[in-house]
Amino acid sequence: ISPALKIKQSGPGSGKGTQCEKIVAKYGYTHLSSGDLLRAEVASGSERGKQLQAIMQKGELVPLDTVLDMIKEAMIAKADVSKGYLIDGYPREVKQGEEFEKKIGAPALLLYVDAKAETMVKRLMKRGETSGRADDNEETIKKRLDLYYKATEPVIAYYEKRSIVRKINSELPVEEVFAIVEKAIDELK
Ligand SMILES: Nc1ncnc2c1ncn2[C@@H]1O[C@H](COP(=O)(O)OP(=O)(O)O)[C@@H](O)[C@H]1O
Ligand SMILES: Nc1ncnc2c1ncn2[C@H]1C[C@H](O)[C@@H](COP(=O)(O)OP(=O)(O)O)O1
Ligand SMILES: [Mg+2]
Repeated sequence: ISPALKIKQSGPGSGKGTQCEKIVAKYGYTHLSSGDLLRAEVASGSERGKQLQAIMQKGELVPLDTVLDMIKEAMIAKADVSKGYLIDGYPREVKQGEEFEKKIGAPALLLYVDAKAETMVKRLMKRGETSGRADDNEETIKKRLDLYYKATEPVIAYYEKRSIVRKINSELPVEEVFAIVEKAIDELK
């Protein structure tokens, strides 16, 4: 499997999904969102999906092996046609990063899509008006943010040692954020 491009799990509502969509449109990478993969499992109505739904509704992390297996399967399924992978929402804790390296490989770039907590809450509350997501409500958003600062932010320091982190100011309008993203990706080439 070729090296994965990663997009930092830079906090819920920071704009990862929005930027990933634009990256796919321009660069054609295979976008794999751990949240989307999990929500697809929930939508399937399987027993496992029901357990996942309960965890996600509480704003907690699902078991590491479940997520990593899903990502790996999805990567393998696209291995023949993929121009590279854009992984969104993973790793959410340092342990997930370590396991990814062991089972899949080392990422080439980590895009750290950064927004203030206040901005993330505002965007998620707005998204919640239409998303239908069980975790886009005030109580769960608060838990997701707490968990983000506790478990996910340390992931950045872990990758900074290898100089693959590019911090992207996601307070700006979508197009301006994307201009910074493009620069970070083009520097790789
Ligand atoms: N740069 C931006 N400026 C304003 N709103 C944004 C920006 N980026 C994303 N949003 C909005 O914020 C919400 C969360 O974005 P999303 O991409 O779903 O974030 P994430 O995948 O990180 O949770 C969406 O409703 C999106 O339209
Ligand atoms: N790598 C991961 N490890 C554990 N749980 C994960 C995970 N990625 C997603 N989840 C679960 C817990 C999250 O609160 C939920 C939604 O994830 P998401 O769609 O990536 O959220 P967002 O894009 O708003 O940051 O799915
Ligand atoms: Mg998302």
